[in-house]
Amino acid sequence: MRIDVLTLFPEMFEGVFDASILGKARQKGIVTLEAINFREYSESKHKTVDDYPYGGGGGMVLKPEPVFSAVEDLHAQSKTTPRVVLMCPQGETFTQRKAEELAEEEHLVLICGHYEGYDERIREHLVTDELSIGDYVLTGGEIPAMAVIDSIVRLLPGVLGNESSAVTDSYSTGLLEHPHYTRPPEFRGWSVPETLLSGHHENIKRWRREQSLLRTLSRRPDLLADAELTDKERKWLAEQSVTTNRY
Ligand SMILES: C[S@@+](CC[C@H](N)C(=O)[O-])C[C@H]1O[C@@H](n2cnc3c(N)ncnc32)[C@H](O)[C@@H]1O
Repeated sequence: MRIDVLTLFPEMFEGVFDASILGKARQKGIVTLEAINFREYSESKHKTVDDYPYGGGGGMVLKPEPVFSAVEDLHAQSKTTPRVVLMCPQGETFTQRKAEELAEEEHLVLICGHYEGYDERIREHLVTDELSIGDYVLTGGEIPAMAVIDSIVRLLPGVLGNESSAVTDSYSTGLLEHPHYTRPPEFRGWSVPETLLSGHHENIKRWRREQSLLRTLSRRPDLLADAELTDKERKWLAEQSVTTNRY
């Protein structure tokens, strides 16, 4: 897979692209990650990329020409037609389902806005998707792009050492994941649940499923409507009085 990010601040991606799981995925050749400064595509003498908004008001607006030229250049280099994703607080809210969908693509181009935003013609005529990472506004699309890239790359085959961990993660199953414990079995008087120490695989599996259902019921009951549950599980959930606190 190839992911190109169009940004005015490519240096922000240096550590992120080289560290941890993303760094390893690049080294293994599973993904090619490039941060491209679209200022290089400006044809003006001073490499200008923004201008005052028509109609007045504060803030600067990214001009269409450099962004269009950069995307068209990437189109020309690509063997496939890339999905062109605009990072945008007004876009579709990014979810695990969207990460799974985008992980199927061969080539993604992510555009990071900055300042007041971008010329509307970029949104109307250049992009295939608009993604928001939540209902809040950041100074630029770089941090949202990092979150989107990280969540996509970890889904690519061969990236996570333990393939099953992405499959059982929260949201992948439609539920929140069960709690985890490690050694020591007792810490400051707080014990690891007996079932996890029992070595009884069936009981552990059942305990984890129940915990996952209870967590989802107490923290994100909205997810249960679309989760794949058996009739027995739905009945069991209906019987539970939820005592778990929200965070
Ligand atoms: C300061 S914001 C512009 C906000 C814009 N004036 C508005 O009200 O919708 C600058 C850029 O940061 C990025 N950005 C900010 N918040 C975001 C979010 N929640 N999700 C995705 N991108 C975001 C976008 O690329 C946006 O163009």
